[in-house]
Amino acid sequence: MTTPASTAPAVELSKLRFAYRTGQDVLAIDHLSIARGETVFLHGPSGSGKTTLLGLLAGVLQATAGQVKVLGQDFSTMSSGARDAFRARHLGYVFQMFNLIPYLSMRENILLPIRLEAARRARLGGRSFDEAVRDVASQLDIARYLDTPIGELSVGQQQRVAAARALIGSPEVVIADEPTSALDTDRREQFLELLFKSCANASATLVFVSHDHTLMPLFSRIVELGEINAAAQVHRVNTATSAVPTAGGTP
Ligand SMILES: Nc1ncnc2c1ncn2[C@@H]1O[C@H](COP(=O)(O)OP(=O)(O)OP(=O)(O)O)[C@@H](O)[C@H]1O
Repeated sequence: MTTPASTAPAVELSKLRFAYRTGQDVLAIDHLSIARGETVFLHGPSGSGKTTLLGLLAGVLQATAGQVKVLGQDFSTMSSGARDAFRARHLGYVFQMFNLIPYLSMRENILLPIRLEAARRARLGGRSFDEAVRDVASQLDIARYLDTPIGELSVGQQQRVAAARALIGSPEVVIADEPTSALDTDRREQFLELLFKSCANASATLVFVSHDHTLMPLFSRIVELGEINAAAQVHRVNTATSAVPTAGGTP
């Protein structure tokens, strides 16, 4: 596995096209660069391709054409196994489907990334596994359920387990798809505070999808996916733009 170049942008898309079915592009982004440490709010109408884009950034989906580079690694040149390994090492992600392992306890689910990846273990800063799990679980207010099987947790609790698993071992890029949708207001604020603090401490880049526009001011950058000039296109085309100045990178 190659080591990502530390100077490369967190994300670089170039002439990206993606179609689930041949000839029916759901994403067309000519260029998008996200610098290290940026916190990006990705929005757009339902069906505009936000979840699809996150899947491409996580290496779960592969571009139909063009380039997806994450931390300087070009996913188009990597096998799906290599992308899986890269994701485990460098990315934390909370998807709409939490992808938790139902027969494991909360503790074991949260521990997975650091059990699997030396690079994530190395970022625990000398804490034991138990200390690291307790820290992140306490901040998300789920520490008392650490030994509970996932199947016995509420949806909001499961969402916080998925977040804890994404953040443990301080990945360089955090990808979150509607991560607060099942949380009440207090828990949502707690969750966002932890998310932003974890990303800032690790100088991590955050790409966050939500329909909740009240969250926008928290982010250093807004990227919008939407239909442009639909009448002139054979298929729907989306564009990506920066609507606010960025904290640390090029818009
Ligand atoms: N697995 C799939 N197979 C075929 N088409 C799909 C698949 N997943 C999504 N699509 C289509 O791709 C387009 C983009 O979907 P996507 O889920 O990325 O949009 P979104 O912006 O995240 O939507 P929402 O805000 O409703 O979650 C939609 O037209 C959707 O119907």
